[in-house]
Amino acid sequence: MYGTENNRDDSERTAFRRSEKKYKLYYDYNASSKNKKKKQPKPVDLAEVLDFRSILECYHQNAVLPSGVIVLHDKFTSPVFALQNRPGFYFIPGALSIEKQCSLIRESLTDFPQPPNRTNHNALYGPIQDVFVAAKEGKLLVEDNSPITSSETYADIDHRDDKEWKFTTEKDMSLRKCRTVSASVLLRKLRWSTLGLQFDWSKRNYDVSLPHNKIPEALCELSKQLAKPALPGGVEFRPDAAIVNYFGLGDTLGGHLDDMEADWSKPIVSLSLGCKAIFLLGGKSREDTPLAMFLRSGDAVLMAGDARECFHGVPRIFTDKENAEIGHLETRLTHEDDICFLKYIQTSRININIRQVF
Ligand SMILES: O=C(O)CCC(=O)C(=O)O
Ligand SMILES: [Fe+2]
Repeated sequence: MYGTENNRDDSERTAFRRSEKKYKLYYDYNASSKNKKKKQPKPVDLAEVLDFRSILECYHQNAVLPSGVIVLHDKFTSPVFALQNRPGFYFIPGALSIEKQCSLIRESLTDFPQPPNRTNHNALYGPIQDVFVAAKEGKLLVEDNSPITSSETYADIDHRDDKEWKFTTEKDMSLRKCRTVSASVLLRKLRWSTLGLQFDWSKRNYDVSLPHNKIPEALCELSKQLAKPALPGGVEFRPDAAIVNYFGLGDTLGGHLDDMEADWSKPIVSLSLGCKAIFLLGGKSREDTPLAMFLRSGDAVLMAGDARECFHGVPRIFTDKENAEIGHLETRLTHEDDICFLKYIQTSRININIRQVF
């Protein structure tokens, strides 16, 4: 699924790699007045990035759409766009209301990473509860009864599912020499959580023996509704797993295929929340030059049929005010209970992709 090419040195080996490199965040180091090096993002040429928001505007004004872009259903509340040369790929700009975006952001940070759902932190710390609340309260995760030995480093520790880690306040543990990590660091390093059937990244497959909850009902219903344009009439989408990806500045998702599901005629329903990103949709070979497009908060993408065999990835997210395009979230997440969610999402992107596994 998320395998990358073997030779990591050769970043220009394929057309897909070249596009990733074109859009990825790099820094220029300029000497500032005090002669200290100051880093600034390298400018990137966005002229070739497909923008479905302006395509939607064209459509509403009855203007001509860019060549190769077609409208599929205009009976849906949001028009659905498809691409002539990428059958099975659908883009629904602004598919989610602002309210829905806010509630999915809250859930992605509170409920979705809760056990038995697994996250990237399981391997090191075992199941941990309430990371978001602990970060808000400035807590530390501490390993019970396990003082650091002088010769041990974090690199020595691999699988920690058997160890007991608990959140505590800094005061509680001032007298003990324990391994600790702050909850805010854990939150910043949260990269994925899995809902419903749990995906096992080491075996690259779903592990049906792992304890799991069903996908939350509201997310299930939402994905069934959104999946419709990608399915023949009367065929139902049965979501049973989802992967939530969390991106901070500089985080990327390398080119990959999602090929561990049994029936590729069923779509992957992929929702974008928070900062704007660039999505690359390649072809069936990494040698095919990918198409770049913006993904904004509230957009939905469907990949079914042939498009399931197309390499895709996210080489860039934009967290600066001008490019993030999250003004609508900033005006909605103003209640004091929402400030922490706003702070997180101002520098992050969340993607929820929902799948039918069998
Ligand atoms: O973040 C995205 O928009 C794409 C995510 C994706 O392709 C995946 O998780 O398989
Ligand atoms: Fe994917």
